[in-house]
Amino acid sequence: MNPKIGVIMGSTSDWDTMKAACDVLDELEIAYEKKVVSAHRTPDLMFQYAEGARDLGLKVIIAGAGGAAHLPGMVAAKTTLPVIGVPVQSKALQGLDSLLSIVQMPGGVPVATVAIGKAGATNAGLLAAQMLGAYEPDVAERLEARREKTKQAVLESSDQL
Ligand SMILES: Nc1c(C(=O)O)ncn1[C@@H]1O[C@H](COP(=O)(O)O)[C@@H](O)[C@H]1O
Repeated sequence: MNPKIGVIMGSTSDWDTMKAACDVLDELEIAYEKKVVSAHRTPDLMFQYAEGARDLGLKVIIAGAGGAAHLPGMVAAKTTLPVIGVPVQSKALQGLDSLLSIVQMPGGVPVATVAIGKAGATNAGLLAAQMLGAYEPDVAERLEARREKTKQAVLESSDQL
């Protein structure tokens, strides 16, 4: 199956976080590809990736980075595909640096920014799936089923309180 979602990250050290996005895509049976691409360390590859993403058949890009997290914004600058930014928790500033670097985009070049860390990465996977689900009914159905499971788990936990 051709990948529909591109999951990219600035370093392999981001994988522990970004795996949460991939886990959701696996669960929802959505084809994706994952790669390390860095605006700072591999700028030419980053341009090439962003410019070629649509022709590859990708519909959404999830980009995670930590610290001076320029990757999501720079990718968004080079494609009109939706880009979801995941702020990876940094050691020095606990991810506040990553969050602000990703969320404070100038007008005209949006990045849909999720929360810091693994919970944010999980939501990034879900948001990407919901974007696909807007026009792919089978994906929408799997998302509905997941929501139902979450609801049941909350109701059960309440009963056990
Ligand atoms: N923020 C960026 C970018 C980028 O934005 O292009 N490239 C790498 N990095 C980040 O540097 C951190 C430390 O990376 P290393 O662990 O490889 O030193 C990672 O969180 C990565 O996302």
